[in-house]
Amino acid sequence: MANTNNQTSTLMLKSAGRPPWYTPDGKNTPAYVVGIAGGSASGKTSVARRIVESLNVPWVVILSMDSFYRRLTPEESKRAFDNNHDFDHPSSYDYASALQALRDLKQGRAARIPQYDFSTHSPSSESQLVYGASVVIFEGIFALYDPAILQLMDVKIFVDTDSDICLARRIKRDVAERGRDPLGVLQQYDRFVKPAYDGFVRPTMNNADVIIPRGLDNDVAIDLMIQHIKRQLNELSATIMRPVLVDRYDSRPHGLKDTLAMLPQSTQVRAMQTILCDRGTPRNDFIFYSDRLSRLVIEYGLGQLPLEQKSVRTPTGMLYEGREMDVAVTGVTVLRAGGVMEKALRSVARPVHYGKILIVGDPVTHEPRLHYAKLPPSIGTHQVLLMDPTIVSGANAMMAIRICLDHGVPEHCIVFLSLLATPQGVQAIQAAFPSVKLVVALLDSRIGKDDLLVRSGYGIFGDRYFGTEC
Ligand SMILES: Nc1ncnc2c1ncn2[C@@H]1O[C@H](COP(=O)(O)OP(=O)(O)O)[C@@H](O)[C@H]1O
Ligand SMILES: Nc1ccn([C@@H]2O[C@H](COP(=O)(O)O)[C@@H](O)[C@H]2O)c(=O)n1
Repeated sequence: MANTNNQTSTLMLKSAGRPPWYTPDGKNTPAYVVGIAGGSASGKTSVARRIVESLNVPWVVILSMDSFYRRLTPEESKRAFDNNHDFDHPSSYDYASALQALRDLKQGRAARIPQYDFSTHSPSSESQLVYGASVVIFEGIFALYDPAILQLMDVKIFVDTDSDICLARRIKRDVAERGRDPLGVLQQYDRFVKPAYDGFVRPTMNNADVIIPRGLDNDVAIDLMIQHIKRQLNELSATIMRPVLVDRYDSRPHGLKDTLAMLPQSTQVRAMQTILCDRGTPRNDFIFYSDRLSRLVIEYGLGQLPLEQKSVRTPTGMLYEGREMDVAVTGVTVLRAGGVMEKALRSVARPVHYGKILIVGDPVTHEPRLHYAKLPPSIGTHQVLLMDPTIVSGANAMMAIRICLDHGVPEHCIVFLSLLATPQGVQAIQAAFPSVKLVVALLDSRIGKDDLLVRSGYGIFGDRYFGTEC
């Protein structure tokens, strides 16, 4: 998780990608939304950061209301540079954009968040794509003001700090971080900040569930809040994540829907699978047959893509009524093992665009964490081949699919290609994403309860292929 902001722009913590918390019937569970309001420099951001640190989970987003300041007219902008613009009136914010961003994040979708530059009093030219999170903290002086935004919140906090302390902190912070001079801060405070706090901000305390007097200094209140949020997250994890990983062990292949296409089980395919499943297979052979099987799966996957009619003139002068693939295709590999299949895609298809997603499972909980995603900007108009050699619980695959959807790819334009899958994982994916097509070479339902490896499978595919076995 990285704080990507410079001193004068708005704070944003990036989510490491939301774990695919889908119910067994495929419904997405909403993120837990915390609202934190309070006066300027009362400690809202500091309390939000303390909560994030204590939760110690990677999928928390802090969304600052500063990102949603309205763009000023040239006249307003001139006044702002003379400390004569009222940034503390409720009308200073674009609540509709804030609401949309919060709605998207609450539903587990990504949101594009504008960045605000305090030194120019305007949104900067950059914006940030923030992936869905399990906890979203929305903080700002008017965080508890807009009725529609309040409706999205699971818990509402008001930080109540003495106004003299707030003023002293604000002078220090605005000079050090926001490019202001002390006299200007005082003028703005007397003219706008204090009256707006009394008239508009303080009354929103009535909308709060919890009031934290003294902000960050109030360890007891903050700890109680953190315990409360942790309990909510644990309940989610216990009731939703576990059934996908554990309780579906006895699922049967006949429960699978026809968005799954099995690679035809020819004798050659069976022979290749036998070599890959054999623990005694030397690495060179493992690489050779993985590459060969990958090419077959890719060819079969390409066969799922739409084709247009095309007539060509043959060398003998006859008309041949054929087909052509008239769509852009992006191959997205789920690293590291998916790289094996990219090699196969490069060898059978062109021209193709490429993207990469790095997801690493937590060693204890096996929950996936997104570390990196690099996809072509135009991917939303492409057919996408998502590639990962193994699907076990389906959690990594669901996160990878979610990222593609977040980048604008329609669900029906995604084909997920895999060499080995469990019916449990396939079912979980099908329940959450009914229009995603899957192409798989081998199905096996026996999963090791501790290591989450498919029993008759290939072992840790990447380790065997890249020679990184211990
Ligand atoms: N309890 C505290 N003790 C000392 N300094 C604090 C405390 N809480 C916040 N600050 C400092 O005060 C300034 C404003 O705090 P911040 O959390 O950014 O407030 P807000 O988000 O409400 O504007 C920051 O420089 C922060 O480091
Ligand atoms: N261009 C701007 C925009 C806003 N402000 C002040 O920021 C305060 C809100 O931010 P906090 O982190 O303190 O909650 C608000 O009181 C505005 O006066 C500004 O000075 N310049």
